Amino acid sequence: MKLQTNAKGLRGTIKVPGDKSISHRSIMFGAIAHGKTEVFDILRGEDVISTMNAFRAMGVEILDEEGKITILGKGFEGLKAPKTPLDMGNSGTTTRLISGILAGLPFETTLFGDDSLSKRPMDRIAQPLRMMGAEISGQTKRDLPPIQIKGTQNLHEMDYELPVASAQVKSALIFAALQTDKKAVTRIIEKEKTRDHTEDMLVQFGGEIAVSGKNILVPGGQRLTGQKVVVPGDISSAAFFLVAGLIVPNSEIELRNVGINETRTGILDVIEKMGAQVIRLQEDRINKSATLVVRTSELHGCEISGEMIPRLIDELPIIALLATQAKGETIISNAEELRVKETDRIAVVTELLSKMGAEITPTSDGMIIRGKTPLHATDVNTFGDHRIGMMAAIAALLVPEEEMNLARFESIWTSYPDFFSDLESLMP
Ligand SMILES: O=C(O)C1=C[C@@H](OP(=O)(O)O)[C@@H](O)[C@H](O)C1
Ligand SMILES: C=C(OP(=O)(O)O)C(=O)O
Repeated sequence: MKLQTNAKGLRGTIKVPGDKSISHRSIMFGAIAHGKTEVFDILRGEDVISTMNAFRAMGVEILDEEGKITILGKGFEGLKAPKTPLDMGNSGTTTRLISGILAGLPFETTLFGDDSLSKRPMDRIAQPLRMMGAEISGQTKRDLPPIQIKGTQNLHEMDYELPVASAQVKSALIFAALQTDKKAVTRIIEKEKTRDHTEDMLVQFGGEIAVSGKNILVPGGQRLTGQKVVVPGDISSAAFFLVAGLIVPNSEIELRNVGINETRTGILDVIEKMGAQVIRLQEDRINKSATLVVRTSELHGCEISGEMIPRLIDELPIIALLATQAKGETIISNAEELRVKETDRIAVVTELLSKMGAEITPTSDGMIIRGKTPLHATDVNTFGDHRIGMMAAIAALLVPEEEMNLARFESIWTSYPDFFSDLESLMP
């Protein structure tokens, strides 16, 4: 596809699509709860559709109307063995979270996905779920998909310290812990604090969980009740337009309905550290959302590491582009998790931005970027990774040439089906 280049100023307002993490979880909680769950503003991206289809294949009734989906949950016990293997598509979140649910169900299921998913390690969930009593087998030592999960109704509690900072692993273990015995309590200790949408939603569905810093206690034998969920916009999708607004000359962009849960707002902290401002309007504390406004700004490099990383992990490709337009050095470290996302995002970001003229050096756990550098057009590829594709489309806005093409652009539909029409709406 031909990308828009040489942008002269982006102006306007975008309503950001629903948060992907919250959308997945709303379907899962709706399916394991009893009664009706109504979800408003859910993301209709391919990853979330993979989650919906998986639960439909397990006998859950999910009605899809304009603006709302309704899930008729019958509890964990209402989930039936699917007749065929479940297709997880490109979605790591679907695969890992559903595994925690399947671990406690009395049947065997196979999970498989696309080429990218088939390279993503599932040992991080397989090992602790085996410790709780499930039988799981995957490919190679890293339990790559396809994986087989044979659940048990005798899951037992455990104390588990996460070896990686991962909300997906934490969430899988919370779903498994809910299915242990009534008197059991599972203790999960996080390596770093990660997104806490599962914990929030568990409480919303009438469940019990005790969180104290990185320590989490989950009692077993819980019964959840269907709820009404309003999904805020995805800050990880908003990130592309936050960056566009900061680096394209003469821009001012307003992003409505952006989720600002503290565990997700690392990118806002980075923008401030780089010397620019994100204005927050109409903050809604219950729904944890706000309208964000950015304008073209002078930026300087900064350091991004430690506890901040899980709070912006999916934004690092677009933050790397931002850093190419900031004066001085930006050092990203402790982000080795980028190597096991939809692509090896350290390798792919470095390759793509270097080809466009950026000064960027990969390290084992991050990148060092020196700015500010002009970028030039070159044909690029998403490598099947939505976030790489959207980053490339924003980078193209800065190049002076007329022609720049993006191959495999369809991968963007996994998290942001309206990305190009939203971008178009900001053009003069
Ligand atoms: O729990 C979630 O919804 C997610 C957690 C993160 O993955 P990890 O748990 O692997 O860090 C993130 O990268 C992913 O896009 C969504
Ligand atoms: C890593 C991501 O998603 P997942 O792990 O669900 O594939 C992402 O959306 O950037």
